[in-house]
Amino acid sequence: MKQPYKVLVLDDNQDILIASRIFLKQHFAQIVTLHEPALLLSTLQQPTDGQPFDLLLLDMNFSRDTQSGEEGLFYLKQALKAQPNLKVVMMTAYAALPLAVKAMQNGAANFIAKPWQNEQLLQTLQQALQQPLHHDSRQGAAAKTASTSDAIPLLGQSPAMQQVLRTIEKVAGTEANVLLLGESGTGKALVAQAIHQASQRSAAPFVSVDMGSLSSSLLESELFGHKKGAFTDAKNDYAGRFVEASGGTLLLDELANLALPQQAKLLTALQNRTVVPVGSSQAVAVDIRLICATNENLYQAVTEGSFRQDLLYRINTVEIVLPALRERKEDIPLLLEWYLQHYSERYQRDGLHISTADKRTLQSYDWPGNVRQLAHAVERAVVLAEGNTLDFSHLQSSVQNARATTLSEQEADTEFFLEFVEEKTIRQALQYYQGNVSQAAKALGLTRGALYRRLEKYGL
Ligand SMILES: Nc1ncnc2c1ncn2[C@@H]1O[C@H](COP(=O)(O)OP(=O)(O)OP(=O)(O)O)[C@@H](O)[C@H]1O
Repeated sequence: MKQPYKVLVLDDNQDILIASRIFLKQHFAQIVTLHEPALLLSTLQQPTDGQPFDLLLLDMNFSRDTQSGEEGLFYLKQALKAQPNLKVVMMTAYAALPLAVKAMQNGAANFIAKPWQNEQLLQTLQQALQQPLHHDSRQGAAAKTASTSDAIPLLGQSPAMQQVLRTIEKVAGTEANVLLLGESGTGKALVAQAIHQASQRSAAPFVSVDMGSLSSSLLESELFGHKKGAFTDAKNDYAGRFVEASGGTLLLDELANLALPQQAKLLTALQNRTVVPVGSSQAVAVDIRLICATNENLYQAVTEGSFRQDLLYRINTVEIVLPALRERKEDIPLLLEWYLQHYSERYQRDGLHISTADKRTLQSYDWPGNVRQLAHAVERAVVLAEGNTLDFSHLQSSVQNARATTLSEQEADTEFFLEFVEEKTIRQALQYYQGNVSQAAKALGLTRGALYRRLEKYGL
């Protein structure tokens, strides 16, 4: 069955227009092709049937300016200004990856490299159509939730990530409980937000609770609320996170940390769809979509008796396993490029780039801390950059050292690597800010206290 979307394709190459029309009209209700970019605005603003377009497939390079992609960016901005809720997918050559990333930062929903496989094109467009709006420039979406304005898109072109994105699409429109599994830093929290944004509940709150950071005694009142006077510090009534998330989505992060007595209470709340605040006997009805996340093996925890099997079966209606970055190394160039531009903008550093040799090394590295580690490595390199080429030498030497080390356990390797990088980065930050701890802490994303603790740890 055709999907009820209206798609506009803009390219100055007639062959592309014909090929895309023939293929896409089998899948979408209406396809309009446009050869002349100067007509883009009027086509969007005055569609012949009065119905707005849902998606624009836009070439990045027109013949007058075949290399820079600037024309593509210009038309992208123009289209989004005219119609902020339009989904735009850019067409580009693979070599133009940095440009594609720039386009996404300017509000494009996705990009596809030419020449494409038809199935891949279809998936990219479908994914874009399902995607929540995520960029500042898209004013129409800005009001949806506070977090959408500077949200990080879920990047990944690898088959493993495409599979994850397809599952997100399928599950978002349902009320199914979702269990997110995967190593730390693989994007579980990001996926939870993407599911919320693409769901019917996106106008209601997305509430996240880090179960690992709360003591057992606090956890119950945090989740279910409390009545004034229920315990010494309960100075007022508190609704709790379940009630706060009512109508929306509740993410229970680091779920494996939940002790058995609290697991029983959580199960009761999920079964009854009610919570009983601490110090009250009155059950309060709640309407939430539950997403749980953990980097522990819950199945093993069940075997060991530290996690309830009945609770696991209640929360794992749909399971999504996030692949480790080392299992999808083909995504590393895209992630490096995106974070380079992201942090260049944040720290107002123009013209920075990563050398080809560094790109190769960074792509071959295993990234035990996954995308979070990669993002931090780029951020640090941007903050500390002296010339235009980012300096990853600290990473390179630690990669080599880590390889040469006799430590064979991955944990030992990770610890060694992270401490090495941390110490070196702190040294560089202090040097750069001439010993000013406040400025160095700010640049490193640490509080002054956290930086002082590390200075002590490394004897700096
Ligand atoms: N696919 C992705 N695209 C872009 N950025 C990503 C992606 N996955 C992760 N990140 C980045 O890595 C950071 C960590 O991601 P996130 O917090 O979602 O991981 P997590 O799996 O929930 O980690 P933890 O288990 O430690 O809580 C994010 O802030 C984001 O910057």
